[in-house]
This record gives sequence, C-alpha cells and structure tokens, in this order.
Amino acid sequence: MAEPNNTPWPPSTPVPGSTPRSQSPAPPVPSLTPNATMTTIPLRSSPMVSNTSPSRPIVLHIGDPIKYNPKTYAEFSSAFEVVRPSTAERERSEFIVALKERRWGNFSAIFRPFWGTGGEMGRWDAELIDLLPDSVKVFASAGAGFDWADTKLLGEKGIIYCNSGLAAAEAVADFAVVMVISTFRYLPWCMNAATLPSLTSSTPDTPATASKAFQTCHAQATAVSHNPRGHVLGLIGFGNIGQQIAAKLGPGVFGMAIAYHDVIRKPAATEQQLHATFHATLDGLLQASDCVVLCTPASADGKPLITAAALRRMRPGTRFVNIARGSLVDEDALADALEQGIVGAAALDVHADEPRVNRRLIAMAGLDAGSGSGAQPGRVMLTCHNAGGTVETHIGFEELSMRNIMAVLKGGDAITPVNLHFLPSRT
Ligand SMILES: O=CC(=O)O
Repeated sequence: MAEPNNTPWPPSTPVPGSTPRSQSPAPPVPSLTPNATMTTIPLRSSPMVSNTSPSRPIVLHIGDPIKYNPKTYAEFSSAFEVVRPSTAERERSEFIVALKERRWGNFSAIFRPFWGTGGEMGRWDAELIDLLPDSVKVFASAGAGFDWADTKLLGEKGIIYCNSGLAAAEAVADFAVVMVISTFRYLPWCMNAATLPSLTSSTPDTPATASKAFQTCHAQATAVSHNPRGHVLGLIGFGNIGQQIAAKLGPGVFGMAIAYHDVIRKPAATEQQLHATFHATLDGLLQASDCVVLCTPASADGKPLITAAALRRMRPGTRFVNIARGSLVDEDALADALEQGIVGAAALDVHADEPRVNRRLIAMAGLDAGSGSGAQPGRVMLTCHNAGGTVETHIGFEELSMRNIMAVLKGGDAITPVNLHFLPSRT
C-alpha cells in the first residue's frame, strides 16, 4: 500500500532556470526542468541487433523518442546502445515474436519515458516477462502507478522496476488540493449552474431557467459549503504524493489536521514536519477523517480497498477523493454510500473501468442529482485521469527514467525502485 520511497530527487543541485521551490515545509520536491529547449531526438528504429556481446549495454526504448532532456540523453546514448522498436513492433503479437527471436539482442534495460506511448504491448505479465533475456537488469518507466507491470515477477527474475512517482508528485498533489476543495465547496454544482445553457444545447434553456439555476446555486451552495480549515484530512498512503498533499493542505496553509495510514509508519521527523498523526489501521483512519484521500498504489491482487464495509466505517457525510487508481474503489458501493449520505461529496480522477466512467456517479455530478433526494446537486467531481499530467511531470518522467537506468547499469543503486523486496538476493 505504501508508495515505495521518498528519495530526494534530483540528488544534487537544481537545474539552472528551474522553478523556485516552495517555501512550505514540503518534502523534497523534484526540480525537473528541460535541460534544453524542447526537442524530439530522432533515434534509430529497431535495427536487428547482433547477439554477440555489444560494446555498450543495449537499452530497449519503448515509446516515443525523448523530447525534453537532450543533455541527459546525450550522456545516456553515448553510454548505451539505444534501440527503439517501431509502433508496429510494439503491438503485443509482434512484440512477442520479436522477443522470441531476440530481435533486440541481449538488452540490459527497458526504458519507457512516456505515459502516452510505450504501453502498446499491454500488461507486462508472465507471457512477456518470461521471454526477457537474462541480461535485463532494470525496467525504468514513466508513471507513478505500476499496475501495468507484474513488478513481483520482474523482481523474482532479478529485474529492478523503477517508477517515476517522484516526478509526478507535485502535479498529483496540486490536483488533489482542487479535488479536496471541491468536496467542501461543491465545485461541479457551481460550475454546471453557471454554464447551464451550453450544457443543454439540444433543448436550449430559456434565460429564466438558466438564471434560476445560477441563483439557486448562489443562494444554496453557500449554505452547505465549508472551509477545509480545522477538518481532518485522512490520507491513505503517505509516500511522496501523500506527503506533498499534507504539506499543501496541512496546518501551515489550508489549515487541515493531517492523519494518515500506511503499511509502513513514517519516521518521527516526517510526522513532525507535516504535523501528521499515524493510524495503524485503515478503519481507525476512516473513523477519524472528515475527508479521505486515496494516494496509494493499486493492490497487487487488483481488489478494492474502499469497499462497502470500509465506507460504513466513515463518519456520516465524509468527503472522499481518489487520485490513485480506480481499481481501489468499489464504485457501486461508493454510489450507494453517496445516496445514503455516508459520503457527502466525492471527487474521482481515476476510474475502475477507464475510459468508461460509472453512470451512477456521472448522474451525481449533474444538477438534476439533488432534485427530490434532499442531497446537493453536483456533489461528485469527475475528471479524466488528469492529476499527474503536466509538462513538468513529463520532463521528470524522461529524466528520472534515464537516471535510474544509468545508475543501475553503472553499478550503483536505483533511485526509485519499487520491487527490491522481491529480488532473489534480498529475500
Ligand atoms: O496515473 C498516473 C501515474 O501512474 O503516474
């Protein structure tokens, strides 16, 4: 459940021209800026690589060429033979054929610097992992989440998987702040009521209807909205993302009291710095929180953590935010809990069956949702898995993935490994 590490990144001095660091007591924030103007580096596309020992270790680069960090890439590509399969070769059936025929030689690392591309072969399960040459030592990827790869199996084969959560943490935490505020202030209600005519273009609203929606929201949303200050923010998961959310919403800034649950209790210094209270059990955290935020990796078995039973542990009217993974939530149980008032408002950036969004939750995002039920309209904010998506995140994904591979292949320690506990030498 824990986000795997809190490694300061980058380890040395900030990149010149980087964004100023926050003055708040946040944990180390990645300072990741492009090391030159944005550019797309043309790479050789998947030449057949000889199986005899290459002079430099081979890196299998899946997805688009790198765009943002040409200086680091110059270092990377002079140290390694970078081979990049074409889009067609990345489709699962062709990828499997290529792995079987060792088309890319005995590569030492797998490099996926982007979210949007490089996932064409689908889940990295036993079917793919068993075909990897024994030479592979490290798989470094974009993305905080890693539910698309069986990191246990990779670890058992001696392959270190490195995620890039550190590069996405700030963006995800910023988005979580908006979502937490939305649950206190009913932002979907406020926004939908202001834009009503454009939402119903097939049967345009009369100015009178639109102005009624505006006036109702103006008069009534105020009566149910609250300031977050003084409420308890319950974080499920207290890795880089959870800690940055705590730094942004905690006593120094928004004034929330911070509580957390994690499988690994954080050091006393971290708890003190972030004014965070540890709860040893999930139930304990749920019972103590006014707003619960999920910021933990997907369960290894894909099962939800927020089930009907967990929802029953929450205080009546608790607010709920998910910026982690949709599979962690039983969405129908959440819709039931919203209908029953156990959950007062919710904000979900991630969904169990993306790109589909639960219809009952969509209905509760709209203005009609409140009519007759006594519940507020627009009490569910729904977004399209956007939380981590900023240019700065992408810059960081590229940079961190390259740095992880350079560290491991040069004999050092990975910066952001997530599966060391599965490696044979460590068990
Ligand atoms: O969901 C986003 C990520 O895994 O980085």
